[in-house]
Amino acid sequence: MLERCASVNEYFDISFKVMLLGDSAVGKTCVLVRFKDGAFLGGNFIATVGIDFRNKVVTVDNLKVKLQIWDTAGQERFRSVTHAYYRDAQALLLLYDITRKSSFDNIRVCLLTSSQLFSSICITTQAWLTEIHEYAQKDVVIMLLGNKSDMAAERVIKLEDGQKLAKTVISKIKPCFPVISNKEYGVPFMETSAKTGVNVELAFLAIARELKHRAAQQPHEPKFQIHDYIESQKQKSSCCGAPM
Ligand SMILES: Nc1nc2c(ncn2[C@@H]2O[C@H](COP(=O)(O)OP(=O)(O)OP(=O)(O)O)[C@@H](O)[C@H]2O)c(=O)[nH]1
Repeated sequence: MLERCASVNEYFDISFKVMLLGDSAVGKTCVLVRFKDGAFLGGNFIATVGIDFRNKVVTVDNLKVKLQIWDTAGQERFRSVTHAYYRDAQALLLLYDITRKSSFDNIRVCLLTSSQLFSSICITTQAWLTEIHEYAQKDVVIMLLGNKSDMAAERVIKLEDGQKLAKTVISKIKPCFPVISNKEYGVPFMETSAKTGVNVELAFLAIARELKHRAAQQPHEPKFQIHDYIESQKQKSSCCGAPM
């Protein structure tokens, strides 16, 4: 049974915590501001200190869904602060910057054996997926986003590389992440641009739908297919002339 609640000034039926993760300067704050306010924070880059959050209420199937979105600092020195927040998050948006290879490499979980770990760079770069495995809930919803898709001339990570990486991440976190070709097991992926707004709203709406279906699934309802939802929404906007 869902109860209608009021946050500061907006009513909602159900509320979820979502966390933005990824290296410093991949665009986490900008993606959040684009979704919340429809604006782009250009100009001088000001790194997030610790953690911050914003709320946004969206409507999913006539239900008001409040997303409490936590924007974490990507800088290594704030990791211990952000670890404490993973436990309460129901969804994680994991970002890299398509123009910066290190931000992509730092997503990957280390596939080395424990004896190799001691000499491995994975131990020093702290792959984001390793952190998620360690601190997040086991059934957390994960989505991978390649941000700054507007910067085509500076692109170093191909769309297909992002798609491939997303297929290697199984949504139920396990100690090791085998490469899986079946799309059912990969996490959803898309490229976004906080600057132009491409796919930003879609990413958050897909997460809101997935979480709402998990929490309020009717017995007769078919399971929500987040991959299919994203593909159908992308096709809708491309057929209506919006840039992908
Ligand atoms: N061209 C372009 N620039 C972007 C985009 N998103 C963010 N930026 C720029 O990238 C820089 C970093 O953006 P932030 O959103 O502050 O990065 P962050 O991931 O929150 O960084 P931390 O707070 O240090 O973790 C800023 O100069 C933004 O203007 C985008 O989609 N396209």
